[in-house]
Amino acid sequence: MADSVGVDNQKFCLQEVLDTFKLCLSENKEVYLEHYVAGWRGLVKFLNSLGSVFGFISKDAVNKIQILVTFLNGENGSQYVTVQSMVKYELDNQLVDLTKRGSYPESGCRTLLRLHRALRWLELFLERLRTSTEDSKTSAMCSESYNESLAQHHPWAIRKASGLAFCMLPGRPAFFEVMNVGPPEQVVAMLGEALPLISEVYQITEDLYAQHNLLDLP
Ligand SMILES: CCCCCCCCCCCCC/C=C/[C@@H](O)[C@H](COP(=O)(O)O)NC(=O)CCCCCCCCCCCCCCC
Repeated sequence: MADSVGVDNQKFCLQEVLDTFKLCLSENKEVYLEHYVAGWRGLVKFLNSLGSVFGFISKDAVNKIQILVTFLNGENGSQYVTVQSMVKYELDNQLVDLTKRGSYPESGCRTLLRLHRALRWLELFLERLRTSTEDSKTSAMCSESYNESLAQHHPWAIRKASGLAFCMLPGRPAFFEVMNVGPPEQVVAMLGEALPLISEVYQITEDLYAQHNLLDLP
């Protein structure tokens, strides 16, 4: 039936999500917040399709995405076009809690930092997926990537809950299937294309935050 074909055609495809990160960089290498947030939205959709055990993770990501979208659509939205302009605006106007949580517990800067750290996890995880073999375990790749990145910023209870959730990840073949990119060789090729872009977005943000001493925002 034409209808069901139409629905099938719109099946979630990870390639489109990773492509969003291509749109993130402006000509002079600034990071567009709108596309950054759109990239995360797509990733969360993917995560949701893996099952409800990941709900506590996607809930937090959605919450952070929402905070940033509210800034983007708010009266000072024009200051939030790029991550660079957001950092400048919030710092110039003392809108960031720099050492301990106070009047601005949900600044754009600290909210984006949480997603930025998660982007490092994504980079490590996708690189492991890309170089994995048929019998590699997604749960192991995921937890190794997590331990090298996000875990260092998470308290024990969250590390524990995350570890339990990772055990519920589908195996590599099923995981590749959900990505809906095509046969494994195609997944590997797609990851090879997407990763340099994700790394670049990550590195530009990392350098910007380091330059302004923002890497430890509470
Ligand atoms: C595919 C498996 C997905 C595993 C996801 C790995 C990341 C694990 C993150 C666990 C977060 C637990 C929830 C709570 C976290 C917050 O406490 C904590 C700190 O925030 P706070 O300072 O406001 O308290 N939040 C965060 O660190 C931000 C976490 C954002 C996680 C976004 C994860 C999206 C995952 C998308 C998966 C896409 C996979 C694509 C692979 C082909």
